[in-house]
Amino acid sequence: MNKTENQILVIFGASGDLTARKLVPALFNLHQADQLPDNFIVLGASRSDMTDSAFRKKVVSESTYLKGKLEGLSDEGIKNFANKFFYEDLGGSYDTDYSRLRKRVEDLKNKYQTSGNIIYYLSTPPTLYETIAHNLAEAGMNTQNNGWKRLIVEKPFGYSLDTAKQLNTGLQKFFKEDQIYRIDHYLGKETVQNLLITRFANSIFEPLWNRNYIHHVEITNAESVGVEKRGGYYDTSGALRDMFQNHLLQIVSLIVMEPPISDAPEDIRNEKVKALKSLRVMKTDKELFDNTIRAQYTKSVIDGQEVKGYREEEGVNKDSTTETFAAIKFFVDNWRWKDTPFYVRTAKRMPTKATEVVIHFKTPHHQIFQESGLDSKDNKLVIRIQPDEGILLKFGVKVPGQGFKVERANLDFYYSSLAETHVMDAYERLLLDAMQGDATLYARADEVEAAWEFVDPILKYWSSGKDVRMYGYAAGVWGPENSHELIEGIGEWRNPGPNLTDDPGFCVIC
Ligand SMILES: NC(=O)C1=CN([C@@H]2O[C@H](COP(=O)(O)OP(=O)(O)OC[C@H]3O[C@@H](n4cnc5c(N)ncnc54)[C@H](OP(=O)(O)O)[C@@H]3O)[C@@H](O)[C@H]2O)C=CC1
Ligand SMILES: O=C1O[C@H](COP(=O)(O)O)[C@@H](O)[C@H](O)[C@H]1O
Repeated sequence: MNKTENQILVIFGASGDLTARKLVPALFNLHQADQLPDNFIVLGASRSDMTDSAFRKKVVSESTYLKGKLEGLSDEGIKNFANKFFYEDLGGSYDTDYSRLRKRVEDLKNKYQTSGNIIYYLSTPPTLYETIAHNLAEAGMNTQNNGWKRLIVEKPFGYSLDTAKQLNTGLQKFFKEDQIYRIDHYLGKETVQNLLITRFANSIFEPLWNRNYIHHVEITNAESVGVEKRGGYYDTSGALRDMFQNHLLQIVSLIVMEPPISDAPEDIRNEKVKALKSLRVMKTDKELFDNTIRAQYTKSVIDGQEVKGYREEEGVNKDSTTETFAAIKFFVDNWRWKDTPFYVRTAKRMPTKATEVVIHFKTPHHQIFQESGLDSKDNKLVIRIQPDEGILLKFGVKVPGQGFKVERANLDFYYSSLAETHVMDAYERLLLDAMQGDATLYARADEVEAAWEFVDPILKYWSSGKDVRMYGYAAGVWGPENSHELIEGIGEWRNPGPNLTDDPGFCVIC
């Protein structure tokens, strides 16, 4: 593990939602776990006019998560944390001369002996990323002659392949690639990282991890919430950009990749890029029609409460064609995965919140126990990303008694059973990694572009008007009925329950 050196964290857009909901709680946990460096401060930078003390008040009062935690702390303890926060307003615009900001950073550095190590966290609308990088460089704040400088960039990394490339080129004009940390909070999840351990630290799974033994791979990312207060943003994004291009393709890359030669960041990232480049890009309208499905949730009643349809949500266009459900079938063109179908779906307003990867194994090639009633659906490895994180292996066992009747059985592991271990929140883990200069769990430019190469044709096809299918599904069900068409002949979608071992349903309207 690298050492966490003294440093300053400068957050651009510090008056916003992400800072309050994710960054401050992550910093608080690191503070409580004594994992922040001895000399460490946070400098918020935004257009809003605020004093240090107003920012500190905001920091401790805005996060509902923090409130619960702060209740157990003395005033001294709260102050101890809050006093690490400072604020500098940028004079009304991010596109301005940063010499005042530079002076403030210098003063704080000298006063608090933080050294010249600085992380710049871009938590503003993405249209400002390049502007901020440019202005930091103009003010000489990107130079590394008196301490390292790192730039953390929030998603979305572009809106399409072209804009992602433009963003990468734009940022790389001012910061070297090894200074740029593109955050994808799914990579900060323990269960996502555990995909590497499951595959490469055990000898029992990897020999089976290929087309010879795996029938198909299924990933479900279900959220029970709708678009909440982010309708304006979501309507310009949609499920494919919001979840699939980044988080879910990151998971796919960890399932598909070849073993890296070591756990060094570049060895792992090189293999992930190769994996993403091997996804078969859909080219023809027929392929795109046959292998993609999109839908929007419509109004419904859930647990006796009326729930708005997507087009009625605040900030959403009344005629919106933005998808809140996306299901994609694809193949991976390489030696390991030839002809093995992958099914990935993501959606808002589903019956439960659950993300899981299901590896469906093939039926034994010679069926000896004809009357077992078991088939290809019965050997599965379920890797539960969240919630009730864990792993479930489903297999057949003999029913005691005469003959050879086979019954389904489970072997399970729950993260909650590691009671002694504090499972870090994703942002907590990722922030600490960036502070220590470990980019393993951050996305590299070519990785992001490879993901866009795959997604771009789907988005273009959907917006071309050639595929007029935009299904509806009542909020609170497992997506549109037609989504089974994608997986028909191969199996059925496995609809996860709130808990790992809940027996899932396979129907859509349930
Ligand atoms: N919130 C979340 O859960 C997630 C957010 N992200 C990404 O993180 C970044 C920040 O998100 P979030 O904090 O939610 O965003 P907010 O809309 O809350 O904006 C953050 C801050 O950016 C500043 N800002 C500058 N120009 C504008 C503008 N034109 N419109 C709105 N705000 C502006 C504002 O501060 P001021 O006016 O003081 O300058 C605002 O407080 C975005 O890129 C988002 O995509 C990624 C994943 C999840
Ligand atoms: O990045 C995003 O992720 C959240 C889901 O994150 P999770 O950790 O709760 O699974 C999603 O709600 C949001 O729309 C998206 O922007």
